[in-house]
Amino acid sequence: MPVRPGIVKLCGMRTPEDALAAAAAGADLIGLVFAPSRRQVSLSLACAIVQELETLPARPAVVGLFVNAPAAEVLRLAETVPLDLIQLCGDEPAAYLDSLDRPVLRTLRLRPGITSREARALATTYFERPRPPRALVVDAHVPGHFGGTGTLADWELAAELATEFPVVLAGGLHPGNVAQAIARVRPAGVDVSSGIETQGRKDPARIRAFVAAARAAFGALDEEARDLSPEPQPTLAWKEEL
Ligand SMILES: O=C(O)c1ccccc1NCC(=O)[C@H](O)[C@H](O)COP(=O)(O)O
Repeated sequence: MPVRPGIVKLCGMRTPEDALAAAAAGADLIGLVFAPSRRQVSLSLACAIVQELETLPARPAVVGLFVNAPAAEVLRLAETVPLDLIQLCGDEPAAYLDSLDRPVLRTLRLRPGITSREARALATTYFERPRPPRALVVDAHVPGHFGGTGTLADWELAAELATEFPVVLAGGLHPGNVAQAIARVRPAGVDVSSGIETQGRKDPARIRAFVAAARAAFGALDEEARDLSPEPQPTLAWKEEL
């Protein structure tokens, strides 16, 4: 069976029903927030969500999101829930990655005024580690927040980073702009939270619309890439490793 191009991560699941809707829509990854947020889940709720997903013949991988938590706590939660991947969304230094035993997504919130050179240098610090992240989640920078703000990231800068690193584009995406974002940034994946909500709750219709729009746009990129080169694309290899 051909591997579908592009990663689609749906974040901030708070109920088993949210997660089942994400799985039914065909999400590759779902995110559970363990940091202070209106989307924060307890350990018991996270376990209940994963147990529900385990009843499916095939399920999305589960990502736990953390902000400046002690590594021992992250590892304990990752083992107990269990989590397939860990997303670091805070100010964790690059060396923090070395202490984790599962695949990591590293969030990069692009502060206003950061130059392309600075952003690339910062990204490089993570990829020089013995255990580099699977991808950078490139997100908007909103002071006092670590994610889930519904604010657009800098697509120009994200596009530059995506030529060098595996980038999952996040920040202010929704069913109406995700195709344009994919065409412009050409990321390895996309990530959404606010844009699949209605009145603060995950909305199954928006979830379906987002995944369908993202799949169509990644499909178009894949066609284009296949026309240019018959070789498998690096983003697909990365996806197969998840
Ligand atoms: O979503 C949250 O509430 C959150 C809280 C604390 C740290 C990270 C958080 N989310 C990180 C994500 O990966 C979101 O999916 C990403 O920021 C995109 O969010 P949005 O702009 O709302 O689509």
